[in-house]
Amino acid sequence: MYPDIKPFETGRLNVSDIHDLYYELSGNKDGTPVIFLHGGPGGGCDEKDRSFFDPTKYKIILLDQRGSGKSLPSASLEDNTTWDLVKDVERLREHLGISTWHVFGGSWGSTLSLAYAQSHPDKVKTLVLRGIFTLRASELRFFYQDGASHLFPEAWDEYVAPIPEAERGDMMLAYHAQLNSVDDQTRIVAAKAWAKWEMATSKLFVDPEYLARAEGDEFANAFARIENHYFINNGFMRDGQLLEKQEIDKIRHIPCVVVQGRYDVVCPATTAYSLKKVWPELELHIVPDAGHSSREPGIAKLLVEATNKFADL
Ligand SMILES: CNCC(=O)c1nnc(C(C)(C)C)o1
Repeated sequence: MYPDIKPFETGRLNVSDIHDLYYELSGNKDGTPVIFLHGGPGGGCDEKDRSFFDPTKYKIILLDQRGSGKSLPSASLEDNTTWDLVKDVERLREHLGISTWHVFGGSWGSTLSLAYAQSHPDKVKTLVLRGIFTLRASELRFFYQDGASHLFPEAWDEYVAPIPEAERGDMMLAYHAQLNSVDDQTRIVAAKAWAKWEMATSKLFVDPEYLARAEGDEFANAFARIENHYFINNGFMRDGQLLEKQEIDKIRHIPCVVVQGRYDVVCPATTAYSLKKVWPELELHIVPDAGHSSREPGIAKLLVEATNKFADL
């Protein structure tokens, strides 16, 4: 990955009666523009997200989605849907005076990248996607109800701990009640347990630094509340919508690289493979020794190779 850099410009974009979004620009002021779409939803951008791009070639645009990161109000679920975020990405593009741009997203960021590209195919120059996530019921069930739990039993025990036994038959629904409780303590305990489940399972080798992110009140609250809100609502999409032939045919002409960890238990490889089957032109790399995180060495290397390849398109 490229060395750490700082933004040359930051800004805020008012996109609704309540939502005020933070964005930043870094790299080359006259470079080819790329929009980075973070995961979660609710995860917010990290300064190291700038390092996937050659700063001499790209104008790197990081956006904190509604309720995420530095965008305000933090953790707000009001007017917060996939299609609101798609509109926000377009608002930002127009605000910045950009005609077309590269789009980069991992996990939920890959979901939003696909939803945005299928809504505005003429605005997308290329797509670099990681850890494909399309919010199908099967994907959500595997990670939040019965699947990843078999591979990380210790972390699973911590994840179910806040939920009464009688409610464990529908973990997402049970967490929805606690994440939206009137009691602050109930909310933050649930948020940290939800976030820790994901941080504990995102890398092939559990990373204590990554785990520590789940202990941050503001991050955990936004990440857990917004993720759960989207998942309870199936991403505000038809099941499998992003993989439908009619939707994929809108974007098959766009150069696309997908990087997927073989041992990604958060967004298992089956979804990336399903995407490849409906979109044979895309370039799919399955990294044999990686989990979910974009920071896994094998994943980061291929992501940078992809952005280097696309920089001159
Ligand atoms: C099910 N959510 C997966 C996702 O989008 C995601 N996983 N980790 C992240 C952060 C890196 C933003 C914490 O996002």
